[in-house]
Formats: sequence, structure tokens, C-alpha cells
Amino acid sequence: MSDMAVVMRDVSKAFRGVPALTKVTWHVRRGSVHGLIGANGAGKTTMLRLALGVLWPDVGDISVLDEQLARENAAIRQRVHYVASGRPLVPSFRVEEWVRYASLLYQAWDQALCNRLLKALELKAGATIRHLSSGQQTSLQLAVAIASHPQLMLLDEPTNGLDVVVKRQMLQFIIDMAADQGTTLVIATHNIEDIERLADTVSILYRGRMIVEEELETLKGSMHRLQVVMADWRPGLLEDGRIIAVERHGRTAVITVQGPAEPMKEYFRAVGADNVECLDLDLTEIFRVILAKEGYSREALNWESL
Ligand SMILES: Nc1ncnc2c1ncn2[C@@H]1O[C@H](COP(=O)(O)OP(=O)(O)OP(=O)(O)O)[C@@H](O)[C@H]1O
Repeated sequence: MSDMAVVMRDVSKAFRGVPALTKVTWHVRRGSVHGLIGANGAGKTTMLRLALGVLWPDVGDISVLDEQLARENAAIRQRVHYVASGRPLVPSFRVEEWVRYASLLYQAWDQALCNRLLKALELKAGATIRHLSSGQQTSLQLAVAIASHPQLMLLDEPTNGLDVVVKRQMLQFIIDMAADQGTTLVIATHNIEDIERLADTVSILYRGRMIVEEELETLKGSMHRLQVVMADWRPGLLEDGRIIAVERHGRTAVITVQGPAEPMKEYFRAVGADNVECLDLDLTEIFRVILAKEGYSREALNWESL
């Protein structure tokens, strides 16, 4: 058994000639919680659907749980569960009918666990799906996914529509369940705070290309933000290759740097800074800086220019 749950090599996929993914290489370690992040349209859902085997790449190799994906992949589908919030369930089914349907699909189905989850989530067996709120429908999908005991769970914006209390509890529950059962979790989301709290490894997609694959801690240590106070900002002081971004307000500058903080603090002290302090740089900011380096912005989305 390899230590990877998913490996994609040089995978490309286009829809009607328009590339959605270009030469993507991706690794998800077994037993990890992996955050797949990217802006709207970056290709996250396409990646997950390829890993599930419901989409087929134009070129490239995909292996999931040590099996090379083939068009006939019923066996692997037993071990992988995909949950996308907003994915339509059968609206005329009652909760119990949906659960019964799922129970017939999955050999590892755990009815007792499903019953406990439905109770905890206050989902009534007799309720008709169309009468559930979108958050309740997402909760139902997550409960069914958990009860199917997958080895790999692919969650696509799993918490859309959930209120903060259920969202936190549900994510924590899934993480605990995954840790207990050795399930690999992939969470594709815009909600970077969730990834920062929960993930071990992170990948960032940008316009169909994989631009970062990293341990979360390594990624967080790869950049720092300094606040530097200096009376004389002489020309050339900010032309160091390690400096990624600068915001200057008079004597104070907030400077984002690549690599460790200490050598840059020493650098600014040596060139005459009056004060140098490290500021917090969270994953959302790191994501923003990485995308800005790639040239991503939504400048066109500006009231004046519409
Ligand atoms: N079935 C399809 N037919 C045509 N184009 C598609 C199809 N599925 C995805 N695309 C296109 O592929 C690109 C990637 O879409 P995808 O849904 O994978 O992105 P995403 O990162 O999940 O986006 P979001 O965060 O907005 O959900 C987009 O340009 C999208 O329009």
C-alpha cells in the first residue's frame, strides 16, 4: 500500500476546447486532511470529479487508493464518497428513503451510525427532502457520507449553507471520525479559515494550474510580515529580492517577505530601522499574496468600471 490516497500526474482537462485543468500534478497523503483552495473557476470541482472517476482526463494518469482509475470503477466508488453542498438530492424522497437508497449502494454502510447522526442533526426520517433547508440537505449528505465509511472523502464546499454552530460541529465530527478510522479527507473550499484550522497539507489551484502543494506549517512558515519604522526610507532599501509586498504610510511600512523572518529583521535593523516587529500573517493573506504574485485580482469588478 502506498502512502498516497490520490496521485494525479500531468492531468489536463478541457470542456468544449476550453482548458479547465492544465498539467496538474497532485498528491494527497493517506490519512491526511488536505485543503484544496482556489478562486472561483480555478478547477477544484473538476479535480474532485476526476478523482471520483465521474469525469475522465484528456491526458494524464490518476490513481486513487492505489488503483489506476479506469472508466469502469465501481469498486473504487465503494471506497470514495463525494459530497458537494448544493448538489441536488431527490426532492420528492423522504429522508428515510434517501438513507435507504444510500444504504443499498455502500457495502460498508453503518445504519446505527446514520441513525445517531440524523438524531443529532435533528433530521426527521419522515421529512420530505424538498422541505429541508439547504443547510439541512447538506447535513443529510454529510451524514450519509460518514455512514458509508469511505476510505477517501471528497468534500466540495461542504459547509455552504450551514450555520456556524452546525458547521463547526460537523467539520470537527468529520475530522474526528477521519482520524479514528484513518479516512483521508480532501476539503475543497474558499473558506480558508477552515483549512487553516483543520488541514495538514494544502494545495492551491490557480486558473487550472497547481501552483502550491505543501504542508500547511511549511506554507505558513514560507512568508512573514514585518512592520518596520524608519526615519529615512532611502531609495533602494526595498529592492531586496526577498521582499514580496510593501505598504508604506510615512515612516512605517508593512512588508511581506519570502522566507524566514529573522534575517529580514536583521537586514532592516542594519540599514537603520528604529523598530522592527513581526505581524501575524494568516493563511488567507498568504493565499492573497500568492495569487497576487500570479497576477490574480478582480480589478474589473469595480463599481465605477461596470
Ligand atoms: N461540465 C462543464 N462544462 C463546461 N465547462 C465546465 C464544466 N465544468 C466546469 N467547467 C469550467 O471549468 C472551469 C473550472 O470549473 P470548476 O467548477 O472546476 O471550478 P471551481 O474551482 O470548483 O470553481 P468554484 O469555486 O466557483 O465552484 C470553469 O471555467 C468552469 O466554467
